[in-house]
Amino acid sequence: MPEAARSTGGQETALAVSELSAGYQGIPVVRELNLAVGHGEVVALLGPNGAGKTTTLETIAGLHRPISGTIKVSGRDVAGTAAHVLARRGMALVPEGRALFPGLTVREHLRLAGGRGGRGSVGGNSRASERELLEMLPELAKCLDRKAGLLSGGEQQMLAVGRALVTRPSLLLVDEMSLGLAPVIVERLLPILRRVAGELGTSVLFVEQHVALALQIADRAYILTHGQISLEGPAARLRESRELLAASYLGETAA
Ligand SMILES: Nc1ncnc2c1ncn2[C@@H]1O[C@H](COP(=O)(O)OP(=O)(O)OP(=O)(O)O)[C@@H](O)[C@H]1O
Repeated sequence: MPEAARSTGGQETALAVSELSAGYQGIPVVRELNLAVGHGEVVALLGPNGAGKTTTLETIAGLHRPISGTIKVSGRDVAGTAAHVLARRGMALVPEGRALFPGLTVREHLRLAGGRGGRGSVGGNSRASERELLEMLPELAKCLDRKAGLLSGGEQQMLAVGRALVTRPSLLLVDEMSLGLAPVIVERLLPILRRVAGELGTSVLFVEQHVALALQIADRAYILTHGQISLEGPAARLRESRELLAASYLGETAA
């Protein structure tokens, strides 16, 4: 078992990435990455611009074929499996930039997402009802009939998360939820990921630039620098180790 999988307590992990190298046209951007997310765990993937966080997330989500290494979801090797197949097996990605349709309403986005397969279609669990979802994201309930293009940035991000949750994914990957949003909005948004894990039992891996906030809501975190993990550990410990954290961003510490 890789170090990363052991760090979640040795139980079967929701996501176990081992020795993953990934990049573009055969040239690695991230190298020999080991990381894991336990069931119902919230894990942050942090690091400076260009470190390879999006590449990692998109490779796990099946958007890029890994150069080498394994990606196991609940024990099953899925490396190289197409994104739409992974979505049917319970993986959801909230991409950087949100990928919403400006001319469709909030309700239309949620209904469209409900038409896709999800954990409900393969694992016997029912889809999250719209009501349950809106209880978790009350600000969306207020603008169900508004077009996505007319929503504020924070509301758009909430819709992107809500859309991903419609099919009750077992593993939620979130790429930079806070992109372009004021810190005060981010403070309201990020804790949603904690609630998603606590109330739906979803395992969460999220990329974030707001390090302090991310460490407040995560159970554990990895710092990715120049395509390699430079630091990892419980979020509580990393919160206390500001110097170590700063050094890891500069690539000055070993994993
Ligand atoms: N489609 C692509 N083709 C070639 N290189 C790419 C492609 N997408 C990203 N890269 C390169 O891969 C490296 C890592 O990019 P990536 O977006 O994964 O980093 P990141 O850590 O998410 O950065 P940021 O925080 O700025 O979003 C960068 O050098 C980037 O230029």
